Amino acid sequence: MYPLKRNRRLRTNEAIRSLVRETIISPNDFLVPLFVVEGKGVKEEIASMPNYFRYSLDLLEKEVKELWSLGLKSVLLFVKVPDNLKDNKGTEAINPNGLMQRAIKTVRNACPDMLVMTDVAMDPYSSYGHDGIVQNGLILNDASVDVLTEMSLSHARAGAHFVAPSDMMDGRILSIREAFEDEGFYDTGIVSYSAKYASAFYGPFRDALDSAPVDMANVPKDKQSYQMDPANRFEAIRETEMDIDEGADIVMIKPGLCYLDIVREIKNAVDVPVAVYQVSGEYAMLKAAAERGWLNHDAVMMEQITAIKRAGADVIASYFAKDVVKLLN
Ligand SMILES: NCC(=O)CCC(=O)O
Ligand SMILES: [Mg+2]
Repeated sequence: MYPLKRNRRLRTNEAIRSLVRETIISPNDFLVPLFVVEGKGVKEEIASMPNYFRYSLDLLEKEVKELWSLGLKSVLLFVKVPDNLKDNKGTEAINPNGLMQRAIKTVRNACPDMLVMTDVAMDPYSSYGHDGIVQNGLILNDASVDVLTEMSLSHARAGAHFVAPSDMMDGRILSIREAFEDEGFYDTGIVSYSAKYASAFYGPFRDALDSAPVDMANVPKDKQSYQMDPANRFEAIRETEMDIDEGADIVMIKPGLCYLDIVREIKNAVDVPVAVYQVSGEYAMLKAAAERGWLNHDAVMMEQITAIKRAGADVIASYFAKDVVKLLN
């Protein structure tokens, strides 16, 4: 006659709902991506990422102090490199006095307990906008790994706690780990972008850093020869297990929302922390819809972050980190 079980009993009021809630969001979940530019007093809004900015080093200092005061304790640094410093080999990436190297020191000095992670990738430094050296229309793997390894060492020397190679070249985790051990950087960790898909959701990010592949003869037009095919699932597990074997401390899946099935599978398959990058296009979509009054910004933001964590993310890299934490407070 009556339902045997009344599941609604556990949803009666906020007290019982919060008592049985399975997924709780806290500032500890987040890794905050930060974009850095040359100059002084610069805080430029990124056109396709409303309310997200590029900072010069002086204002970066202010920003990280604010993040720290909000309980956000980890940052992931990206730099926008002037065109005249770009080439095919990422030469500027290993300049010990380059913008990234100075940014690392700036954050370490401004906020000594902040965890500093760095993007290791050639695209912001590449005149062709690729994550590897271009030769005859192809992306060279091993020569690019050599550059990424030098770049990682340079970040470690500048004081990075973790490097985050986001390039998807084969074998780079082992190469970086070995170089760190050889130079005595035993405690410098690696967050590997293990399953990074060739996604169209990265568009706004490429505006932020001016790092999109250029349209030129003999330069690949997209990143499909190194980033993963969105159609593939088993390959993500294989990529991730290989990176763990090579020495990755944390593995990352990217983008977020469209790939939460992959996040859950990887979470079930591995025993290291799993990070998810909720990327620029995911941020831009919600900002745009909210600006038009089509979606409730804060409610959708929390639903998305909760879904990412529920899927298995131990760490969430998100442009919403500050918005979320302010809302929680
Ligand atoms: N290597 C970092 C990224 O590619 C970020 C992409 C995004 O936020 O769209
Ligand atoms: Mg790989």
